[in-house]
Amino acid sequence: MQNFENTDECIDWIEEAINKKHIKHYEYEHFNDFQVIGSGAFGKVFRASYNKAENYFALKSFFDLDSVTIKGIVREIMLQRDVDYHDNIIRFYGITKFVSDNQIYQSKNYLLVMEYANGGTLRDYLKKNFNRLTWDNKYNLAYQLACAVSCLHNEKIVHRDLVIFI
Ligand SMILES: Nc1ncnc2c1ncn2[C@@H]1O[C@H](COP(=O)(O)OP(=O)(O)OP(=O)(O)O)[C@@H](O)[C@H]1O
Repeated sequence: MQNFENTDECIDWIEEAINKKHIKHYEYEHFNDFQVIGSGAFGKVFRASYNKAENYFALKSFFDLDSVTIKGIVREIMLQRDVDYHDNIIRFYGITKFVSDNQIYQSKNYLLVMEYANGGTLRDYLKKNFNRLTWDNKYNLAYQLACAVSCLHNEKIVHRDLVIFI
């Protein structure tokens, strides 16, 4: 995987990918109906719709565009693109960006536009439904999980922090 020395190189990489249309850019202003659905180490995750369409996207935001975060964003985009063909892995659709004005300076930030998993986490699903599941259902869930991990390993990716949505 490409290694970047500094923040500007990462931003240039993202901007070039957008300009050359290697990554789809979504207009931030066209998203509406925002709702927070989760929070990770790097930022909040929102559910939102685009251009008033009925389906939702998950928007992964970042608290701060510091050098660690921006490298993390580029890394995540590269990894997502490598595995974007697999049915058991959340789709990466593109990126959106916004510029916030706080009178003293302008700051830019990016959000990843992802498939929205409307079933919640596997952990929550199992909590609610475990007693109703047949062995076939359980086997199916385990099989899909193993297929997703196997896809990562085929692409030489080690997840290290598995969180599963269904
Ligand atoms: N595509 C998605 N669809 C639905 N909910 C999501 C999606 N992505 C993330 N979430 C929700 O947002 C939470 C945070 O996700 P995120 O990917 O930022 O962090 P994480 O991988 O769970 O944690 P960390 O950033 O600490 O590694 C998840 O636990 C989940 O509840």
